[in-house]
Amino acid sequence: MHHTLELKVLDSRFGDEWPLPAYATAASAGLDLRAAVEGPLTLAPGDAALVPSGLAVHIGDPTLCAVILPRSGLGHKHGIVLGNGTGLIDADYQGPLMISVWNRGREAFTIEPGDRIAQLVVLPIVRATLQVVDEFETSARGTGGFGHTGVR
Ligand SMILES: O=c1ccn([C@H]2C[C@H](O)[C@@H](COP(=O)(O)OP(=O)(O)OP(=O)(O)O)O2)c(=O)[nH]1
Ligand SMILES: [Mg+2]
Repeated sequence: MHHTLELKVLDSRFGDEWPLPAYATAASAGLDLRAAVEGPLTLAPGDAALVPSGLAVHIGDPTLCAVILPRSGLGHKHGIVLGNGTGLIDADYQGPLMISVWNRGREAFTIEPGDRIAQLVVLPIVRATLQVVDEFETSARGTGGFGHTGVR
C-alpha cells in the first residue's frame, strides 16, 4: 500500500542541517523522527520528556493512522523508549508531531538536536461499528486468555 503523506516543516533545521524523514531501505516500514530540541537534553533514569519532532503530518484518510514506535537499538541498548508506550497519530490530527521519550534504563542518556529517536509507521485501520449482543457465537477459545493455552 502507498499513501502520500502531507507534511509541514515546523523547524527550519530540516532541509538545511537535517534531511526530511526518509525510508532507510526499499522495504523499511518506519520513517525515523528526529529530536527537534534546541540543545542537548539529558534524561535521568526514569525521566520522560515531550520532544517536538519539528514536523506536522496530516494523514487525512480515515482508513489509515500512524504510530510512533521506539527504535530498537535505542530501546534495547539504552532504555530509550516512549513514555506513552506507542504514540497513535489520528488521521485527522494536524498539530505538531510530538514524541514522548522515556528513559526506562538505569543510566542517564543525552539526546542531541537532530538525533533520530523514534520512528513513524503508517498503518491501515479498520473502524468498527459496535453491535450490542447478549451472547457471542461459541468460539474455540471462549473466555480463555492470559496464558490459558500454557507455555509449551
Ligand atoms: O506520541 C504521540 C501521540 C499522540 N500525538 C498526537 C496525535 C494524536 O492524534 C493526538 C491525540 O493522541 P491520543 O488520542 O493518543 O491522546 P489523548 O490523550 O487521547 O488526547 P486527545 O484527547 O486529544 O485525543 O496527539 C502525538 O503527537 N504524539
Ligand atoms: Mg484520544
